[in-house]
Parts: sequence; C-alpha cells; structure tokens
Amino acid sequence: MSTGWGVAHRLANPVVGFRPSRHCLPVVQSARVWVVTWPVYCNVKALKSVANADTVVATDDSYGHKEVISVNPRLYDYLLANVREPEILRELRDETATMRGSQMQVSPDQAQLLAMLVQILGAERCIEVGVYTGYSSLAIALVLPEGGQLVACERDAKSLEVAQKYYNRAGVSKKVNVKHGLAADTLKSLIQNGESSSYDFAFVDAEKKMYQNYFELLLQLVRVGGVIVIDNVLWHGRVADPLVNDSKTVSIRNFNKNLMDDARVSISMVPIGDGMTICRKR
Ligand SMILES: C[S@@+](CC[C@H](N)C(=O)[O-])C[C@H]1O[C@@H](n2cnc3c(N)ncnc32)[C@H](O)[C@@H]1O
Repeated sequence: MSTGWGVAHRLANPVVGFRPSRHCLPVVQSARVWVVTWPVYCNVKALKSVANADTVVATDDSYGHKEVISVNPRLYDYLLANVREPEILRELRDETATMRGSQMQVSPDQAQLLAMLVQILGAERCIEVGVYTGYSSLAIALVLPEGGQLVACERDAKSLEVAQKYYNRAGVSKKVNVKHGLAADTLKSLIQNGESSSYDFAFVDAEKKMYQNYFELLLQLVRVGGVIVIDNVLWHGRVADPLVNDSKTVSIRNFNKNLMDDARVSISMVPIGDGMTICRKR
C-alpha cells in the first residue's frame, strides 16, 4: 500500500493540486488554475478561507439546504490518503507519470471505485474500452476471481507494452485478453461471436466522440443487471458551461443528455475524477 503521493501523481491527475516549489502552489481543479503564494499557503487563516470558499458549493434553497461540497486540493489529498492503492498500481502510476498522456490515467480513487463495483457485482466477465498503460484495467484484473476475464481494448501498441508488463508482474495476464485495434471493431466482433448478454461489467475510457457508439455496443454485450461505467462525463467542467461548444464537449454533453432519457438503464453520475456515470442495465 502506498503511503505518500508524489509530484508525479499530482501532475498526472487532473483534479489534484501539486506543489513544485516552496514559492508557489499551483492548483489544477476542474479546468481552473489558481496560484496561491507560499506565505498565503502558510497562513492558516488564509488557507482556511480559501478552503471554505472552494469546498462548499451549495447551501441554498434549490438544494434543500443540503451542504454540497466540492473537492479542494487539501480535501483531495486527504481523500487520496484514504485510498488503498496496491503497490503494483502505484509503481505503474509512477512509470506512467514519465510518459506522454499520463493525465489520461484514471485517479487512484476512481480505480478503487471501479474495483469495488466489480467486487460488489461479483463480476467475472469484464470489458475495458481504452487501456492506455493499464492502470484501470490492472485495478479490475486484480480483483477478478481466478478464471475471470477482462477484454482490454486499446489501439496504441506502445501503451499496451507497458500494460502487458504490469499484467505479467502482477500475475494477472491470464485474466486479461488484450485486443489491439479499434475498440468499436472489437466490440462488434464479440457480438458476432455470440457473446451478447454475457458480460457483467464494462468501463469506457476511450474516444469521447464515440461514447454513444461504445455504449450501444456494450449494452448488447452486458447482461441485465450488469454495469457500464463511463469516464470523463463532466469533461473538466466544460459540459456545464454553455459558452463551450467544441466538438468533444458537445458530444459528451449530448451523450449525458441521451443517457438521462434512456429507459434501458438506471444511472448515477458521480463527481469523482473527471466525472463517472454508472449505468445498470435494466
Ligand atoms: C483516457 S486513456 C485510457 C486510460 C486508462 N483507462 C487508464 O486508466 O490508464 C484512452 C485510451 O484510449 C485509447 N483509444 C482512443 N481511441 C480508441 C479507439 N478508437 N480504439 C481503441 N482505443 C482507443 C487511446 O489510445 C488511449 O490509450
């Protein structure tokens, strides 16, 4: 289990603050960047007011006076200190932090939630769309029973080399069926193979504009009661900003709206990492 959270992790994760020097404290959270100077950081009163301003996001009537909080850097550090991250995942995270695209990796708290869902479901057959260097897939594979299977879809061979190395090191390579290629093609071929309704759990974390496509294919592959988790549904907060209308944001926004109206699944949008929606097939 890890005991500390290094700069590498902080740089790799979009919701985590990081402290590169004693003189400034840049904080990246939900696409906003603040710079808090060191004297301010050291001033407990000032820090408290920063924390209060950024932590409580709603107490008004429209939320029934419920105090709704947002995760600020200090609180997120606390949250991370309460994640049980297996050593092998920490090592993979450290190695990935030196690589291009490391910010794409799910955060340790997200990986822990995925593993928890797999365990609650008693899942044996899983699919991941978008493996990168394998952090989330390894978190899933580690909790699969002997004989469990994870179909891991990824188009980038170089990333898969790293993932495969860690599957081997963790002793889970028998549980991971790596599919190198376009994820939609892999999912279609599973359906053609007669594997519809045979999967318990799926995690989607690849091309954002393909989310609706992946979802439709996975809905065929997952059994009734099975779960599909979609990452990046809050898209750095851009989905909620009507002034942001780039194609990826619009695509995720439309996907979220379609999901709201989709009677085939129960849904829960969770503000963890960059936002995840958990869908249970009805
Ligand atoms: C956000 S990253 C996945 C991160 C991974 N879940 C983790 O936690 O480490 C997205 C990955 O999806 C892959 N990808 C994007 N489009 C794809 C596609 N059409 N088919 C297969 N993989 C794709 C990218 O190469 C990238 O490695």
